[in-house]
Amino acid sequence: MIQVALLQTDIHFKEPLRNFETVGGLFEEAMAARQKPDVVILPEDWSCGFSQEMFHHMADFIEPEGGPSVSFLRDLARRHRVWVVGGSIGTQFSDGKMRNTTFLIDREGNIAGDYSKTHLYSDMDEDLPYSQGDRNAVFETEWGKVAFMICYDIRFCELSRGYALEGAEALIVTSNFPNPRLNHWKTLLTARAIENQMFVIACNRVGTSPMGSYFGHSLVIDPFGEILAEGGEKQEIVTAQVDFSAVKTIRETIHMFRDRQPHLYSRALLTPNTLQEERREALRRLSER
Ligand SMILES: NC(=O)CCC(=O)C(=O)O
Repeated sequence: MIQVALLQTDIHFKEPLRNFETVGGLFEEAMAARQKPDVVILPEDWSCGFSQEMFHHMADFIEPEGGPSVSFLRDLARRHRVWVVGGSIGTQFSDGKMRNTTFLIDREGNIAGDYSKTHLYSDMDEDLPYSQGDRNAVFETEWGKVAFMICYDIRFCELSRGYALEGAEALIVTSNFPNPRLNHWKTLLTARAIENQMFVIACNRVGTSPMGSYFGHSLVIDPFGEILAEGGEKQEIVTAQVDFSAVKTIRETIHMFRDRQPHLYSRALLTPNTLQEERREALRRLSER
């Protein structure tokens, strides 16, 4: 059984120092609770916000590997001896590529893994500066096997099914999911939990950015699809106890993984996405102008 704390923060666009202060304050509050968390989770782009403007001016937002945001979180993890899922941080890696990346930090402050957003939100031009992540790993922790999604990723059930087949017991989601799509948020996350028989632990932000406003409603959903905790629409810490043995219980009750028929599923799932090829071609032509 572990205790999770989701910091549902109000992110101030382009104001990292102010956001560090908010996260630092909420972190102390979470750690002072009677039930100390084992893992603290932050929203997507917790240190600077998410908007189209950002994707056209990345120099103002991007951090190098080991930059100030991840160093700040590693220090908090080490000081409080707690795991941290570092929301996401726009990071330029040593291969020169920029990615929207979540860092998993252990109790000693070491980076135990990272996940870069697979599905970039092209309707907001997120795919202009960023490269998609291509290492969709499941990570073994002292509390269970976990995998990650970032915001828009939750619309793509194939990714979470792959994680479940690789043994993930919990899907941790970090988000800037905006109004008016609360219905999508709750429905998609609940579906991901039920269809994969795993926990979904999803941290969303509140407040506003140039892109719009955010409804919060961070969620902890068990593998039966029951909501264990849900945030409101204000800045707050959402907590829940997560008992990973529930995954075994549901998987031994309804044998979905035994009954799958992958050879009968559409071959279209594996054929290349031609719409994406078209988008890449259009962007290439634009860059040549
Ligand atoms: N930050 C995001 O990926 C936004 C995604 C979104 O608005 C949606 O899926 O709806």
